[in-house]
Amino acid sequence: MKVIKFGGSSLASSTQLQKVLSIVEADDQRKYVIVSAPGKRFDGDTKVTDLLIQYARQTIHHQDTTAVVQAIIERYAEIGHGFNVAEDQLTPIFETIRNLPNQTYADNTYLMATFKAHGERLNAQLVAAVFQQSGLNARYLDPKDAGMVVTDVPDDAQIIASSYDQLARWADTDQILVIPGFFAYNRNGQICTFSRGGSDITGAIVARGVHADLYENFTDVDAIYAVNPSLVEQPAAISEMTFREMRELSYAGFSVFHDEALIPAIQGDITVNVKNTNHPEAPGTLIKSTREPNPHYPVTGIASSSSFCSLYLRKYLLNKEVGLGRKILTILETHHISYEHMPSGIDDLTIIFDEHQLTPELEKTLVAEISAAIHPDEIYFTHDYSILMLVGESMRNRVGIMSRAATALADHNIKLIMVNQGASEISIMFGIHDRDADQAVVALYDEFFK
Ligand SMILES: Nc1ncnc2c1ncn2[C@@H]1O[C@H](COP(=O)(O)OP(=O)(O)O)[C@@H](O)[C@H]1O
Ligand SMILES: N[C@@H](CC(=O)OP(=O)(O)O)C(=O)O
Repeated sequence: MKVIKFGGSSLASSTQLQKVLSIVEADDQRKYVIVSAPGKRFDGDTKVTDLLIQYARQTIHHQDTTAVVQAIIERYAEIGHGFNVAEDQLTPIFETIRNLPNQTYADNTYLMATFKAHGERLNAQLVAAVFQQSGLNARYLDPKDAGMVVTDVPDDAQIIASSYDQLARWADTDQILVIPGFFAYNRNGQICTFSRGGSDITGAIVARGVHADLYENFTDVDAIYAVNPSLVEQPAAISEMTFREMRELSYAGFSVFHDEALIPAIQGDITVNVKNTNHPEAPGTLIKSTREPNPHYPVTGIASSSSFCSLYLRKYLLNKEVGLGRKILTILETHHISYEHMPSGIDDLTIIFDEHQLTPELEKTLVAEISAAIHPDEIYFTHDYSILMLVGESMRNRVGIMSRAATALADHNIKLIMVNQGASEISIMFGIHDRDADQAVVALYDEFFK
């Protein structure tokens, strides 16, 4: 049995949904179909999830929502009318959209989560209706009925492990189950979403739960490429990569597959096949536990992400001060802040954060509290911070990779703020300025792939 997930680009219009239908019809092993909300139809278009976020904000601020409601309804109407779905099946979808503000929410974070989740929820209902009327034995399955329970974090939930036993009850289904991605319910029955792009996570959770033979993840590219294809024309396609390689690359910007989606796949040892809805005959990329080393290419992929910021701290004899790390980490914990990395020198320490967690006020508070606790000689936040990753299982046994990478970056006058090698055997991490990020990826690509 296969779990098959279609991203927003694959479900953006009735034309795209026709391709999805053909893909599901082509293989009777494709029993669990995870769907995203309708995505962008063209460059500059707006995803339904982003329209719903706008709708939620306008609702919270008591603004006029007529235009955004109309825009959301039109997206579902185009898909429904494209398949001649009966009006009595479309009307409840439109009514649900209109009535979202009339439900009761514990607070605005749950309101936002519920609005966002309806992109997927209503699309899965519509896709199930289209499948049924096309003659498939299909039905909608809500995450609640599937048994998916998540932690109580409205916009960044994590699956609770007992969900896997509940999901196992759906193994060996005769029907095609159309399941919305991106959200599930907390223990109180409230909707919580995964982080953005989180339908990939739902697919991986379902695949692990039902012990799928394969998790097919359909998107709009023929393969995962060695670098983001918007930076290099026709980059090398990766035919096979390991879970660890993909996890490190998606963490650092390979948005094609969510980094958190790798965890259920690793735990269930489910091979992931990233494929193209517009070109389903292309083999795509396999992500699995092991792969054959490629002696010609020690590097598998290169990625960069600018969603980081850093807190720099200097204090003489920092290395001798007992309890300093604990004091800083306690302050972060008090404010529910996690950190990504913490490279240190003799008298210096840099703490790298996901910058989405911070606000200007929170930064001021952290600087004030850390200053009061450890009296640094210097302390400041920097937002001009990107992480650049060079990833490859075959780097493990090779000498000279670091020197080639550093030389390639130096040749392009790219300043290294931080280097982290050794923590992971299969990657080298560089801290660089945001403005250098794209050029750095291209420089490393030219060095290792041309
Ligand atoms: N290394 C990469 N290989 C392939 N695609 C990448 C890579 N890095 C970023 N992408 C981007 O990821 C996009 C697909 O992911 P996403 O937009 O989330 O699709 P979907 O809507 O199908 O979920 C591609 O169109 C491409 O622009
Ligand atoms: N629709 C959600 C979840 C998702 O996974 O979407 P997509 O498959 O289009 O990346 C989002 O935009 O975040």
